Amino acid sequence: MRILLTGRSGQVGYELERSLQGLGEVVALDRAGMDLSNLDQVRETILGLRPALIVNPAAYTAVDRAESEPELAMRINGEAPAVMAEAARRIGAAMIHYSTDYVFDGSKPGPYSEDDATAPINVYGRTKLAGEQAIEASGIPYLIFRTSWVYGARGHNFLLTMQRLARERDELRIVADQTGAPTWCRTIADTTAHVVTALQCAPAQAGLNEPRWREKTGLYHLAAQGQTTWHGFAQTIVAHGSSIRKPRVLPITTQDYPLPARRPANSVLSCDKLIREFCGLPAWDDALKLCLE
Ligand SMILES: NC(=O)C1=CN([C@@H]2O[C@H](COP(=O)(O)OP(=O)(O)OC[C@H]3O[C@@H](n4cnc5c(N)ncnc54)[C@H](OP(=O)(O)O)[C@@H]3O)[C@@H](O)[C@H]2O)C=CC1
Ligand SMILES: Cc1cn([C@H]2C[C@H](O)[C@@H](COP(=O)(O)OP(=O)(O)O[C@H]3O[C@@H](C)C(=O)[C@@H](O)[C@H]3O)O2)c(=O)[nH]c1=O
Ligand SMILES: [Mg+2]
Repeated sequence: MRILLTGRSGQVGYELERSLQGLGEVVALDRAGMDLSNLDQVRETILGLRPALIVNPAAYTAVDRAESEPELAMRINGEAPAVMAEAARRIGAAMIHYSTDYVFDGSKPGPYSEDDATAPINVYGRTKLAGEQAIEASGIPYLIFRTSWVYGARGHNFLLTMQRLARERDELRIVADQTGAPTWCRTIADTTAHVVTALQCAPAQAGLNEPRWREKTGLYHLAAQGQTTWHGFAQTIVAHGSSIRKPRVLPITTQDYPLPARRPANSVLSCDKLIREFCGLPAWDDALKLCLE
């Protein structure tokens, strides 16, 4: 089966291009191959390639910049997934899409499950929620994986930012009142491949195993297990660093670190549904150790 992968230069897309090998003929595109802000190009590319499965990790992920570019963020995160789902419906394709813990307002005291009410508190979260809702409304077979705090060895992420700041500064000041689960982009890609295998290989199919996809269609939380704060995440990164001079990592409050976009205080995702239906997930600090090694 042909798999169309978007965002091949992003954190998750880069890993997916590798993890999906062998599950089908992977056609991996970057922004130059398909620009998600050009909705006609998105539609025509999909109708031309006729994939059995569209995997879409491409997104507008600059949380603070989105506050001043809400229309562009909505086109890429809300409207492009809607166009993808509509094109998928016309050619009988399924879709795997990624979303975020930032669809929640963060006021819940415990982990969020898939049926908890969404209430985004920033532009990025609102645009990602619009993408989810468009796919859900389209009637195609789909999987939406909501994940959180994605990091990896390349790209733009909190891990690489902390490693850079640790080399430059004697002291890091990091918010300690936002709780979540840092998730390695490789965990997301490998889990996606496990799920595709589980859906396709019972029995093995040349095309999309549509009845199985329809049976499992829906929203799944997919994040590393356990929880920490950005401060706890930073402390662990610095503690594993090889440098002799380690900066102090001071806990601060959200108020001490003003940014254009608000962030949820709690964005821990309960992944029980995915674990029950498909496979286990690693603890956040075990995955981080492997990534750092
Ligand atoms: N990063 C995180 O912390 C989290 C991410 N997510 C979600 O997970 C998914 C994967 O995120 P992640 O891999 O971290 O994101 P990255 O920011 O690492 O990558 C985003 C990708 O999208 C591409 N892209 C952006 N705009 C366009 C466009 N107009 N046309 C085509 N491609 C475009 C980028 O291309 P280019 O390299 O050219 O810019 C890049 O390849 C996204 O849906 C995101 O919302 C969910 C929770 C946390
Ligand atoms: C650099 C830095 C950040 N911070 C804080 C700001 C913020 O509250 C927190 C994380 O900052 P970032 O800008 O890396 O995080 P942010 O861009 O909010 O990360 C989010 O990205 C999107 C795409 C998602 O979907 C989310 O799951 C989440 O990963 O750390 C400090 O306290 N001190 C610092 O020196
Ligand atoms: Mg950021």
